[in-house]
Amino acid sequence: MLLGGNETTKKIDNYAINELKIPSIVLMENAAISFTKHIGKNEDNFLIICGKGNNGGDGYAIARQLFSKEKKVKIFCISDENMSNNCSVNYEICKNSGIEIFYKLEKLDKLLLECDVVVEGIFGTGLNSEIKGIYKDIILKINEYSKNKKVYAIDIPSGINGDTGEIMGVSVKADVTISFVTYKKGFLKSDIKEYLGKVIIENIGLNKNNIVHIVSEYYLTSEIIKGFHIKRDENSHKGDFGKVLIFAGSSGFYGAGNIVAKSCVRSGAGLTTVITDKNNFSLNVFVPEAMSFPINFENIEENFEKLEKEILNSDVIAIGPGIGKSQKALKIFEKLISIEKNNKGNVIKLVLDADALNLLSENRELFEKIKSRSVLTPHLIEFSRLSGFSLEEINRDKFEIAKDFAQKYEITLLLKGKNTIITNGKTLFVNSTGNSRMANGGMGDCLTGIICSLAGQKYGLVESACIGAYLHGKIADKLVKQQYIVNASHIIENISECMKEIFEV
Ligand SMILES: NC(=O)C1=CN([C@@H]2O[C@H](COP(=O)(O)OP(=O)(O)OC[C@H]3O[C@@H](n4cnc5c(N)ncnc54)[C@H](OP(=O)(O)O)[C@@H]3O)[C@@H](O)[C@H]2O)[C@H](O)CC1
Ligand SMILES: [K+]
Repeated sequence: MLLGGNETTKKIDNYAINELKIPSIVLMENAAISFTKHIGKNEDNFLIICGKGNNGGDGYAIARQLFSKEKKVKIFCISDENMSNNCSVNYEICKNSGIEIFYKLEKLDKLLLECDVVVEGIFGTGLNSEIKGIYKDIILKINEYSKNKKVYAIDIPSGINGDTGEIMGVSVKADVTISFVTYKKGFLKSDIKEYLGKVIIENIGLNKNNIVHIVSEYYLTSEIIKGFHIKRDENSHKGDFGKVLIFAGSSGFYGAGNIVAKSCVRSGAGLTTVITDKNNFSLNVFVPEAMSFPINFENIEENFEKLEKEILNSDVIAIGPGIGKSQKALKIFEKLISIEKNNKGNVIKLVLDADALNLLSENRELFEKIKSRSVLTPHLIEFSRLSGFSLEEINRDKFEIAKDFAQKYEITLLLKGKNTIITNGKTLFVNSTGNSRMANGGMGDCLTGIICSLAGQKYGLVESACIGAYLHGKIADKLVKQQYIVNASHIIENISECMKEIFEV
């Protein structure tokens, strides 16, 4: 699903009108037809409330569409002065068609009381300042009377800023928001769900390929994820699904390594090997499918000759969870990223998380070694250390800072948080799955395991990160329907079933 703000919407509009030569009134008609498709068969007795811009124009066009289907329709016109051209055209048609139009605010209470469904087209992407006066009164009245009615918002609930999600003084609380072409960036704001209701994105008659050059940001949906799927060849063997080497866990933190390994195995990697202390026996018990590469931490260099062979035999290396920030951990990290290509001559992909990111922040010359082949998966604090931006700065301008960072260091960034972002500096995806019940230790390790596994199965870095984030959150969203808290172990046991669902069902 395309993701866009008010400016993107205007660009798409202009392109459709000026380059594709679609008259703007046709776009409005298409928007109205698409919108009306979602009106329930049994819904009747509509009040359409229209402003004077194109959002109001959509309202008049929707009124006509419903009227043509023999629905009972009344219109409340907020202003018949200074209407946009297309608003004026549709207003005139409504008038000429005999649809009842009301103008006086004193009438609004009765109209709201008597109708069963409200469709509001007061403001959309053109809202440009705080709402006051008569507009505020009307919006408050809609909310007051809407308790037993269904409220549809056209494009954006009037009062929500399409770019930021900020409530501009007051806003309509919709049951359903039917928005056009793009999922608005403002909808990502977490505390406006009660204003948006159910969100549906509709087409206005444009083929996605015609406008894709205008948009570089996407809201990750199941369709996008399905589009990334690489079918498993029936004649393949385990070597085709990736040899993944994992450096995770250390004394006191062996669980981290075990979780990464188990997630990796469950997500379908061909062969999984974990570099771990020679005294750690928990791996074999927790993940019998994984192999261990024992390391003598007393004398790091002693292991390097064998380790080099292991690196050359790998397709992907995941580094970070639970390794600590010791000099020994740094030395192994440096060794693991020192070889760019494996025995087959393929670039060895890297997935870097947790302490690998902290070590990277403190040893910035290592960025050179990881470029063009890495996914970095920081949470906000780790990203703040990596990028040098404060949390406030990141939160204010997350998309741009994330893109610039990915571009500068030539990496794929997966920035965790509410609305996890994945970007390679050019394209940006915002994850649509996940919930607060999964905010507990081990979750990040589990995500790392899924991503490195997918990278081993020949998915690109961006695709691995997108599928990983989506799958991880999707499993948690399903589990919270029957349980209160979701832990990494719960996710791990559901990976395979959910992969089948998102790829094959
Ligand atoms: N490509 C598409 O997605 C299409 C979208 N369509 C619809 O068009 C609207 C956007 O229409 P636009 O005319 O640009 O803007 P609005 O209708 O949202 O609002 C503009 C009018 O509102 C006035 N305004 C703005 N803020 C305030 C305020 N705080 N208080 C009072 N009035 C305000 C503004 O007046 P100005 O004097 O400030 O200019 C305008 O009169 C989009 O959301 C879709 O619904 C098309 O139908 C098809 C293509
Ligand atoms: K609206």
